[in-house]
Amino acid sequence: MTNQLDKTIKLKQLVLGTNAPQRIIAPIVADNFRDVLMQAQAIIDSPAEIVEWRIDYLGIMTDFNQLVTTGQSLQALIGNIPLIVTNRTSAEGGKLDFVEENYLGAYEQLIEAQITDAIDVEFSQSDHVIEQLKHLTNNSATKLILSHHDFKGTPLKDDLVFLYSRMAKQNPDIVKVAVTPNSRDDVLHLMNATVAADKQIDMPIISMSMGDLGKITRVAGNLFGSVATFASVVESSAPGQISADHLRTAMELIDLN
Ligand SMILES: O=C1C[C@@](O)(C(=O)O)C[C@@H](O)[C@@H]1O
Repeated sequence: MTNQLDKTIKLKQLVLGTNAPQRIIAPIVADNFRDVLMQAQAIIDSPAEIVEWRIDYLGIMTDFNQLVTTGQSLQALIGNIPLIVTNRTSAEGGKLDFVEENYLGAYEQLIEAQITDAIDVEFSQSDHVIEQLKHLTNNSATKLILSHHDFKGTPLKDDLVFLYSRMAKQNPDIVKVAVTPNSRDDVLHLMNATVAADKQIDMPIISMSMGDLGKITRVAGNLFGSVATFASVVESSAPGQISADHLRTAMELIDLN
């Protein structure tokens, strides 16, 4: 069994782990390159500690030059704040109509230009896509977050634990699971499964139950083994996201920070 104390990961100098404070991640959801830095500045001025750049909001990526130039300006602006780049497909609640060449190309360019500290790749992608991105991240300083999103429901606890273990077999740096609760029980399934999976798998977990019912999982992730939580600054990127200011206050109130 994994020693939980060793399960930390660093993005830049920031430690993520169940023994560190729950980290707050805020998304840039700009639909044009112009607004990316403006949104980043708002995140810098907020309690968020990590920036997620949702490049799927930009639409199909054909202008890799502008992507890289904007990414370089973004890194320069955020300095020590870690950056995660996410290209979320419509199949998992994002804006991107998947075209393999564009999906891989965007990540490849950003990794090669050393712009991002981590990329988020969906576990549902083909083995071939995951293998290629693993190869790229393994040969760079960029970390791999393997993610799964369910915008309809929540599997039962054992099925979720099994999902976590299958994801962990791909050996990513972080495993992330976001599900949709349709009942109070569903919220507990996510929490219980995360507690169990955290004892079994080798890497840190980020997990959340979305929507209003699941808000508690965004506030108290550290209690059940989730090392980070997503909060909105400019605009939310998923149902149930709390503003970073409110989240920070809530975390302080229950002394989880
Ligand atoms: O995977 C996630 C989690 C998320 O879907 C949420 O529920 O907060 C928000 C997304 O931006 C991020 O990529």
